[in-house]
Amino acid sequence: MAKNKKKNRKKPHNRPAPSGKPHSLKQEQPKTTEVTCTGLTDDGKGIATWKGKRLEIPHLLPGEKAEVAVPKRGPAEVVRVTEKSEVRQEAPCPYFYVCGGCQIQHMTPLAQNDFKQSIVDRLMQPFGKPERIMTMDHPFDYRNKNTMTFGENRKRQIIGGLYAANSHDLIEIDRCLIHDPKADAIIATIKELLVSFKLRAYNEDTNRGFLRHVLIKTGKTSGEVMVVLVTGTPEFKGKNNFLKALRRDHPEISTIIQNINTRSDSMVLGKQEKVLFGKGYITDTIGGMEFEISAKSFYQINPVQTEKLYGKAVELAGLTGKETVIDAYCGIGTIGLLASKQAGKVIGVEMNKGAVKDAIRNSRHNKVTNARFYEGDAGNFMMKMAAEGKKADVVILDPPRSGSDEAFLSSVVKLGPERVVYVSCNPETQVRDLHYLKKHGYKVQEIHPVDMFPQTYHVETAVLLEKSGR
Ligand SMILES: C[S@@+](CC[C@H](N)C(=O)[O-])C[C@H]1O[C@@H](n2cnc3c(N)ncnc32)[C@H](O)[C@@H]1O
Repeated sequence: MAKNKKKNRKKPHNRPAPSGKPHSLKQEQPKTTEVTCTGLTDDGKGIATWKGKRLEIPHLLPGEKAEVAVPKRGPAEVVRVTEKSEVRQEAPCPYFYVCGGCQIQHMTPLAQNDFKQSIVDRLMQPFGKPERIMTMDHPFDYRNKNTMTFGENRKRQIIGGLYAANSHDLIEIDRCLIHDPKADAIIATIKELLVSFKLRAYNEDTNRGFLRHVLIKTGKTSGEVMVVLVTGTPEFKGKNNFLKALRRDHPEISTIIQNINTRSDSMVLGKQEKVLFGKGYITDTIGGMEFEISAKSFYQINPVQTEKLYGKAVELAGLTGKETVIDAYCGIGTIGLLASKQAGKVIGVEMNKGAVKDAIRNSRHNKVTNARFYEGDAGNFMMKMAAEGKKADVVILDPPRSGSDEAFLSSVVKLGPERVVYVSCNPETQVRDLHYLKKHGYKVQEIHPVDMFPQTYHVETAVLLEKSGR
C-alpha cells in the first residue's frame, strides 16, 4: 500500500516517530515499555535490554531513556525519548523517521564521525590503530546516483519516492537531502509529465502500467546528467513530446535512456536498454582523468570523497613508475587508470562485461597505454596468473560488500606482491580477509577510514599491507 504525501508531512520532524508501517487497528497493539539505551549496533540502532532480551531500536542513542513499543514481530520502535543524549540533534530530513535510506541523521555531525571511527577502531584492533576518518565538509547533496520508485496511491494518484524502512510501502518524497538536488528537480518534473501525458505508474501486483523507477546519474565535474526511465513495457506513449517537454524544463540533461524491466524481483534495471537521447553515457573526472559512466556500471556514489579515497589508495601503492599493478574488482577501471600514471603496467580484472568495456574505453579516452582490462572472476584470474608463475608488485583490490574469497587471497599470497592495498565498503568482511593475509605473511601498515556515505551507518576503508619482514 502506498502512503500519501499529506500523511507523511504530518510526521513530527524533531523527535523519533514510529518508523515503517503504521500499526493497523485490527492488529494487537504492541506493548510499550521504558528502556535505557546502553550502546549502538554497527548499523546505528540503540541497544537496550527488556525482560532479559536484547532490543535493537532505531533512532535511539546511548544514555537515552525512552518509551518504546515492542511488537510481537518486527523491530521495537521509539514512542518518546524521555531523557535525551547530548549528541542528539533534530534530523534535518522530514522523512528520516519513515524512510530507511539514512540511519544516523539524529546524531550530531561530530557524533556521526565518532560512531564510524569507533566501529573501524574496534574491528581493526587486531591490526593496529586506524587514522582519523576523512570526513566531508558539506555532508549532504552528495549522491551522484539517485533512484526513485514510482507507484500509485489508493486514489490512483502517481507517487514517486523511496520505500519505508523494513517495508514495501512507498513514501512520496520530493527531496532527499543526500541526493544531488538536480536529480530531485528532474524527478518532480517527470511526476508532472506522467500526469499530463496520462501515463501510469507500474503496478507490481497486476504487472500493468508504465513507469517503475527513474534513475538519475550526474557528473559532478562535467555537469552532465543521465536520466534512465525504467519501464514495465517497451511501449512509450507520447515519447517524443514527453522527451521534448522534459528537456525543455531541464536543458542540463545530456542523455536519456529507456530501460525495460519486466522482472518480478527487486532489481531496478532490466536487461534491455534504448538510448532515446544523447550518447547513452555521461562523463566525470577523478584525479584529473575523465571517466565514461553508463547506466549499469558501478561508479562510486560520492564524488567528493572518492577523490580522497582513490588518491589515498594510489598513494598507499607507493609506486615509482616500474611496478606491475593488479587492479582487482576494477569496475570501470578508475583506480587502475589513476595508478597507471605512476606504474610500469596495470592489469585490471572485473566480472561485469559492460564495466570492462567502459574501462577499455576509459583507458583510450585518457590516452593510457600501459593498462589492460580483462573480464572474469577475480579469484580465477589470479589463480591462473599464479599457476603461470606470473608476478605482481602491487595488488589493489576493491571487492563488493561480501569481500574477497580464498581463491583470490591465496593467489595473492602465491603472486607475492610487496604491497597490497585493500579498499572496502564493508570493514567486517575486510577484517576477515585481513586475518587471512596476516596469517600468510602480510602485515597491516596503515588503515584509513573514509566517510563515503554521510548520514548512513556505512563506512569505507583503505588498508595498506606489506610483506612481513620488510
Ligand atoms: C566496489 S566495486 C569496485 C569498482 C571499482 N574499483 C570502482 O571504484 O569503480 C566492486 C566491483 O567488483 C565487481 N565484482 C564482483 N564480484 C567479482 C568477482 N568475483 N570478480 C571480479 N569482479 C567482481 C563488481 O562488478 C564491481 O564492479
